[in-house]
Amino acid sequence: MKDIRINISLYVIIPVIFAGIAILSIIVTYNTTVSYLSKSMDPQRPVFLWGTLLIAFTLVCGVLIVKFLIDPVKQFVRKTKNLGVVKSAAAPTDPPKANDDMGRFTLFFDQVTEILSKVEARQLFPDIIGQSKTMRGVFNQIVKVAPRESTVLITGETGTGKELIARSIHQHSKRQDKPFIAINCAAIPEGLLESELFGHEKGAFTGANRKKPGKFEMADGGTLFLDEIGDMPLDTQAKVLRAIEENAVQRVGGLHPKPVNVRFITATNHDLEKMVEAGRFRKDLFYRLNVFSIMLPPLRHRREDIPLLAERFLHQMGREIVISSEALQMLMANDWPGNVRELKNALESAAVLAVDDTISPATLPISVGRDRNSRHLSNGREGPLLSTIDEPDDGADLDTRIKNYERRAIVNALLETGGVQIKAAAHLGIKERSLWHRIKKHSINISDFKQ
Ligand SMILES: Nc1ncnc2c1ncn2[C@@H]1O[C@H](COP(=O)(O)OP(=O)(O)OP(=O)(O)O)[C@@H](O)[C@H]1O
Repeated sequence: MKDIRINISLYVIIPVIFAGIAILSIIVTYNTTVSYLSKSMDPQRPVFLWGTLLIAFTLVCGVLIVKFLIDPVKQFVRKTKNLGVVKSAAAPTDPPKANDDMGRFTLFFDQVTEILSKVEARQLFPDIIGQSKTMRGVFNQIVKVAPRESTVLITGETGTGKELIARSIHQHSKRQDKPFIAINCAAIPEGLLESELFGHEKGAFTGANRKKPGKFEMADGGTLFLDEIGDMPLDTQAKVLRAIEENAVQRVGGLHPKPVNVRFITATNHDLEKMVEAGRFRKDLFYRLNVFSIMLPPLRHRREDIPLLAERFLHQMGREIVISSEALQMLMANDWPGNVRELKNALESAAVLAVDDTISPATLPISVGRDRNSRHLSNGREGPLLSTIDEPDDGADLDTRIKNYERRAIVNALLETGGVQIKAAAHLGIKERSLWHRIKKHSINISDFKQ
């Protein structure tokens, strides 16, 4: 027999039950009063009795309904609390409190929603580490904008992961099977930028021995990522604007424009609005690019992501390396002007120095937490170990400091020479044999430096 189910909303059932009880009370009271009065009897007592009965009935109904509604919720909460993912979610040190069931459920549901959104972010964006609220906001923005064709402007300090985000937008877009072409506008000499972007014909300028397609053409059908757009010269900005508006590019020395179908993602660590005000960036291009903007927060504004990032970077090194809790605390306290890139570099060099495969405060670069004044020296692009190494190790005795100094100096020399021992020895002003002994003494793994 066919299973017939009637779906009636609780929004209807519950009000109907209580309205029914109210109507029943009126009918019973009315009938009792009329019947007793017609017999010239006092209706007070029977009406009171019926009323008490109906109140008890309403109470029972109310309790049953609440039980019917709350029991599954309680069951859900009990089962969910036993799930590993919920248990392992860090419990806040001072958890918010609620005095009643509904308040407690609401708090729990909020917690579950937060855990689910973290799990979703991990699945959707496996390459991007970040579970802070701000990073989850960024993930939401990516999910929204990726499938659309809108131009995206990503802003944020150096090393915050702008290129990573741009790639992720491409990977989640309809153009994912087409090329993603990136060009760093700041890294290319002014005279070459236009030919890099638009390509050139043979003989267009001295040295143009053969024709070459530009990045626009290479990105046809896919995504073109213009990194450091704020560093683009004004003349080139005008040409890029024309190319974007006409969906066509003309190679340097070419006669006819060539149609291209490109989605643009741009990034900058400059304040483009200020640059527009100062006349250093074209207003029309700014509005054309700033259709959807994503602001990447600096690492110091999302310190809770640091342990996860550290874990990922150490894992990527392919060695079993752990980090002591003191060292982790120092990482979390640092301001990271070079952001994630600087953190990554710091961990790479600390891993080289690690004793017994453990990163301790002594193996972290000087710039991390110990020498606030030298922070401005590090722009995050160079290895942090290449900064000053003559700082004392807080609290360590002289022998340990000398040992640490020696180890750092050797590691620096090996880093600078790509692990070529004869060159590193010359850098340090010692014999190659002496360097070899010291490398053994400090258990430095020379293969870590080979390029
Ligand atoms: N959230 C993140 N998760 C994992 N790795 C990250 C994250 N953010 C940045 N990185 C890593 O940090 C490095 C710098 O990232 P990226 O080049 O994307 O930064 P950027 O903001 O484009 O820097 P710049 O402005 O200097 O070009 C890369 O190695 C990248 O993989």
